[in-house]
Amino acid sequence: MIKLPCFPDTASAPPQPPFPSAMVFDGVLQFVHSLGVTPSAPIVLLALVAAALTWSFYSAFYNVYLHPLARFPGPKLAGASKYWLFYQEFVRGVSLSDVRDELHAQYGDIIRLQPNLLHFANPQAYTEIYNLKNKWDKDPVVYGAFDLDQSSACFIKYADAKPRRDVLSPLFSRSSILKMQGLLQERVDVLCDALAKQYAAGKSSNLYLGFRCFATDVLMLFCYNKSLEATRAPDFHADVVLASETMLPCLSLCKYSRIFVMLIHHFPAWLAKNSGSPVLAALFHIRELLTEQVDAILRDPTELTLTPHPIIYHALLSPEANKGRPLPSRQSLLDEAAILLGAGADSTGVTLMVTAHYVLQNPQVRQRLEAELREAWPILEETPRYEVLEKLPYLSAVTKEGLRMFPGAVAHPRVVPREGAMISGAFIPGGTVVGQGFIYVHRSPLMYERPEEFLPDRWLGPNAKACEAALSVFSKGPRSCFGVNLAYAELHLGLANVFRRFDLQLDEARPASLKIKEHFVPLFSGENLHVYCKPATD
Ligand code: HEM
Repeated sequence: MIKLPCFPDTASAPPQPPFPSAMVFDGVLQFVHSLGVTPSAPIVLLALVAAALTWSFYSAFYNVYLHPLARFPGPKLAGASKYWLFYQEFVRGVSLSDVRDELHAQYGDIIRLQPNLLHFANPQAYTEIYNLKNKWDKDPVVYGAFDLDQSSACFIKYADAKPRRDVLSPLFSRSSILKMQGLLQERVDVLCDALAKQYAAGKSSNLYLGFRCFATDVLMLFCYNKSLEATRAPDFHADVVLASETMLPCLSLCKYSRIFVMLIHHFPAWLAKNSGSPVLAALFHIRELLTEQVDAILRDPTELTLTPHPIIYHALLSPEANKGRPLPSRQSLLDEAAILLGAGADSTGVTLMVTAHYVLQNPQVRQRLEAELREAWPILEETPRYEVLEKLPYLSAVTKEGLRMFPGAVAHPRVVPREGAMISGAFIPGGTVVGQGFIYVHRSPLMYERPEEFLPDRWLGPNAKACEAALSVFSKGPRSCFGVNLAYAELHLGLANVFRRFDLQLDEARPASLKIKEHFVPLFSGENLHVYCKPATD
């Protein structure tokens, strides 16, 4: 039996009808033979086109009327072909997050976004999909877009991801972060120096780029002990950070066809370097940097004794940490290196910017935050340790509220197991790809009062526990984020330093927009957050 391509390979997809295009192809050729004509190239081509068209119509018809998900609401064209969503994203240029919102408003709680993909609006669905019990596969199509199949985030099966998570998690534990806080503080200092210099030059600072540069530098040093010095780039225009503006839409494109995966991920390095594009060159520079490091360590493992702190390869190549399992292959090390940078840099940078944006929009919040910081940190030169900052109630409340307001949010897709599952009150057949963006939890009035407002107090009042339980920004269950401690440390240190060491003033001439285009992390269109950062004097 041949599967239609809309079904994931790893799942137990619902039964499929026989694939008819081969029959059409044979039929056209037999007909030509019966006329006594020898098939020529144009006739073979015609047969191929006829077969492809028949297949497309047949598959669309099957998907709309006969598919086990045919009963779920949504535009007929979305149910017919995965390319309807491609059309929305790449031809109409609409953010996937807006497409989902519009369809939920029109069709209700459950929508069919692609022939085999459902999305849910009811926030209850989130814990029904993402919970500790559900060790569901990730969707091979979406995660395959990264072409990093042997990495923690892209292993499709939980059984493959678990050993990798076990090996890496200690590096990202709270105690490990506490030991590495000197590195984080040093990078915050570089960020603050850059902000002060830009102010001295009479310029406002682009905090969107600034925070992303900071988070990128932290990640590179923390995971690989490699420095890109993005934060020192003029006006934070670091090619490596700007590269994600180019790379993220390309990754989204890869969800739609393996051909894009081949073209984008196997783009020749020599062409990239000679393309004249600094952004492309930067991407290849990072790839080379990480590859050279892995090769050097594999050639001579004593290289690892030279780093000032443990990096990911200490754990990944440790026989004890791997508990007797075979050590990761070279390819797996390279995949892991790439995914950690992808997972940990922009997500943290975006959260810092979004939080700063909301604080600056809310004078009372800002006043309380600054007052708390001033009290806990009275002498500017004596920077408190993370252990002190993380205990500040209002700073922590602001941090969590900033995480809750994280925009967009990919509906990290999972494959329902063979036996099917109940989600949002409906039976979902095995093999269906399901997902829910955490924004449907965070912005639901069922979960948070006045959800559209930035209210740090909700984390301090009687409902704080419920708010905490509903916070899903790091996902839930066995594939939730294991970089969470590092993220929290960067958020606390970043916000505390910027709001304590500067007297911030929004650049009124450049009002920021939080309008996003959703990719794996949101890309902001419109004006970025620009702020005059006047150094505080006491
Ligand atoms: C505010 C910052 C962050 C946010 C909002 C965030 C969010 C998330 C979310 C929602 C997931 C689940 C993705 C999925 O289901 O496929 C995830 C997974 C992951 N995150 Fe984070 N993350 C952040 C920071 C970090 C950092 C600093 C790292 C460190 C490198 C990191 C590493 C990872 C990894 C490796 C996974 C994959 C886990 C797995 O699939 O088993 N993240 N993150």
